Amino acid sequence: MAVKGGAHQDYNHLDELKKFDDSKMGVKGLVDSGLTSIPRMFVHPTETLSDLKSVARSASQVIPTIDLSGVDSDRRPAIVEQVSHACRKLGFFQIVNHGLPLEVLNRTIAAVKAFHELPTEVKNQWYRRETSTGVAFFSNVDMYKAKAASWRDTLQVRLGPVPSVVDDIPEICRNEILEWSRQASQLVEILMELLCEGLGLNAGKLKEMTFLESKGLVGHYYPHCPQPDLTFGITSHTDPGVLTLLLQDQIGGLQVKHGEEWVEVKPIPGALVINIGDILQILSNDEYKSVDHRVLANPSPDPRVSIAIFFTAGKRDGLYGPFPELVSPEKPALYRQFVLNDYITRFFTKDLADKTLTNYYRI
Ligand SMILES: COc1cc(/C=C/C(=O)SCCNC(=O)CCNC(=O)[C@H](O)C(C)(C)COP(=O)(O)OP(=O)(O)OC[C@H]2O[C@@H](n3cnc4c(N)ncnc43)[C@H](O)[C@@H]2OP(=O)(O)O)ccc1O
Ligand SMILES: O=C(O)CCC(=O)C(=O)O
Ligand SMILES: [Fe+2]
Repeated sequence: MAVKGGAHQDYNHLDELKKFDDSKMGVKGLVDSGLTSIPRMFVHPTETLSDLKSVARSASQVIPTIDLSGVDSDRRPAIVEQVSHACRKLGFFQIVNHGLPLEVLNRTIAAVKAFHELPTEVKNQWYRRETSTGVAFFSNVDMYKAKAASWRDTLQVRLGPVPSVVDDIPEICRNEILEWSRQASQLVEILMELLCEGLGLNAGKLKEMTFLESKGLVGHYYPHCPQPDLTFGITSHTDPGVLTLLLQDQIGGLQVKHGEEWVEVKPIPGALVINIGDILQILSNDEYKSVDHRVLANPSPDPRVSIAIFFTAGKRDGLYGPFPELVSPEKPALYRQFVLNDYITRFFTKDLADKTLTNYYRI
């Protein structure tokens, strides 16, 4: 087998990946074993690592924080304007005063953290790469396709359109995940309205297209990394869905690409992060942007936990493309139409860091 990424002929990347995968211990298990340097399979190519330092210094380059209080009052047009501006320029924003209580946020983070901190011999019953039950614990969704693995573990739970069987969700975080899904979906219904209004569309358009029903949750765990300059928590990627709602703890490390620089998404107690995915960039005919983001490997002694819910397109055999309302002789359709099934297959056969699916469907 070809040696990947380096000089030593005795290193077999695929063997290392398989050994790690078969151990079912995840990155957390490696850290618990007391290692002080990261295994070779996690070391990223020099050219990717050289970009680690290009972080924005300018205070003006910040991800906006939008206050949602009064969203049903005469403040709504101003909120729509801020949301629309953020989606067009940066593809990311944070929200505060969104109505979800801080205790619920904290409880959800604590429950997902508790899952990841179960003993390996308990947790490994959920370790799998096939997702037929809708619940899977694994390390690195793209591990066998990526140039190098990254320093995180993930618990994945399908929430719709056909949700996971409730009893398959680990009991230690079951109620919290289900409650989070319920509350987050109510909030995302409002956000989808604001996003539609920001495009000049009917407020109910995204909901009518069932984009609220198809959703998957990932609970990421980023343990302390002894050599954070050699790897990532998640490599640069865009999210493939419609939009992502992200709950992060206070450790930090999420960065968004803005021009040639990386801008930090600073944790704010009680805030939630929203970003546009590739499908909404396509539907909006490039009015809204799905942008590259990444997570640095965690240098802190404490683990970082984040929980994303990906809202995605509803019908697997449905045809998707730019909204006709956003296509005109002055601005023709920038993408060809695609069947969602084809799109999903393409997503899972690529490395996360590969160019986004928007490039594939662009005319
Ligand atoms: C294309 O599906 C997606 C993906 C995403 C976002 C992905 C990312 O941003 S990657 C960054 C880090 N993320 C992770 O580490 C977790 C990755 N997990 C996922 O992307 C999951 O698909 C999910 C978003 C949590 C669940 O998505 P959902 O659309 O609900 O998927 P299902 O209905 O369960 O499955 C659809 C189809 O995809 C196959 N599949 C699902 N998960 C995986 C996986 N981890 N590896 C390989 N294949 C997977 C699944 O088997 C289904 O195919 P069938 O042929 O069996 O029907 C955001 C939105 C998306 O839609
Ligand atoms: O952990 C984070 O802050 C971001 C996770 C992410 O980008 C993803 O799951 O797609
Ligand atoms: Fe992402």
